[in-house]
Amino acid sequence: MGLLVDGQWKDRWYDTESTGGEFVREQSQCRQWVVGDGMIPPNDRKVRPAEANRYHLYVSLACPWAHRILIMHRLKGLEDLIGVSVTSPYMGENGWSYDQTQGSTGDAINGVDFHRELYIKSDPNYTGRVTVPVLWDKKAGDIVNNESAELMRILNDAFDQLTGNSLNLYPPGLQAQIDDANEQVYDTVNNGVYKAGFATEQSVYEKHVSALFKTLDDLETRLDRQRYLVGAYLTEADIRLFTTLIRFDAVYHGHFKCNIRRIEDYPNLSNYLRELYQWPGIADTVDFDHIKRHYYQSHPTVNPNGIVPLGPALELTREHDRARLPGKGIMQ
Ligand SMILES: N[C@@H](CCC(=O)N[C@@H](CS)C(=O)NCC(=O)O)C(=O)O
Repeated sequence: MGLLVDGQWKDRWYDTESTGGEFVREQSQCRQWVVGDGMIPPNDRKVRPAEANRYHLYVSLACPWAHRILIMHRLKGLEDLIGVSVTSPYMGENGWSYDQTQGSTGDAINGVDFHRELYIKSDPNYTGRVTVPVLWDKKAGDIVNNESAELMRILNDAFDQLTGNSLNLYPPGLQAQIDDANEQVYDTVNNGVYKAGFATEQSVYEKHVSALFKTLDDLETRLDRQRYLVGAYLTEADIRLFTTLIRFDAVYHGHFKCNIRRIEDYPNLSNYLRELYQWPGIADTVDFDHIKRHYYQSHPTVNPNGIVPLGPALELTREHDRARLPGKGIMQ
């Protein structure tokens, strides 16, 4: 794994020495917006118009951040408007690749072999990490946005006039509650598993694992009285939690040593996880082969021999008990 410095690839692992053993996630740099007719972007972002077949998504099926976008793409019925290229699960010294012999779809749009080439095409002097997901503009030939939290919002409404799909995973009346849930879940769960797993000091690891399980314990209590994170409606907050929970017992519990409890040990979280997994369209976005191969093979500092464990045996199609709580689906 590595990063670009002035458009040059450097094969480098995360620097935790200068941060006292802490993994610090870099800010995403491409932050433009896509809008439908008459829509206003947040803040003063530069915008591009929503058009069928103008944009393309580059994702990894292993990555929880990219997985958010695949779920939005699916729930919002964007398959015919926005194409998708999938990287190989293995992220080695050249970073993400489009090697079709290694489980990638290949890149039919730009024909690149490595994901970093897209960043260089977009900005020949790019300096920073080369991450998925990426929303690519085929007309302009550059990256529109590479921040999954924002891409979720873009896909939530920008293309509604073209698809007629009015499902709203960030509805106005629930936004403050969704923002609160996101903040806690991002810091201690979504990013928390990485902060624990990539820590290189014992005390740093312990701090992040403790914070992670404190939040999971809180969520377990919350999900005892309400069906979804902010109440009776499924929102983006649930999708953001889901992509970490679905990887938890298979990867974060062992590989990242987040092993105080498994999700399976929490009655509410595990039933909630199964409900979301069984939500129409969602299971199709989950690929445990890519997930396990990516983490166990791509992090030599964590798992030097690259052995991918066979288990655990997960039974995600098992019945769930969430219908005991009122649920209204996704708001229109
Ligand atoms: N803030 C970004 C983070 C995305 C991210 O870190 N993706 C990981 C894959 S799970 C990646 O591509 N990492 C490559 C690297 O850090 O060099 C987002 O949410 O979109």
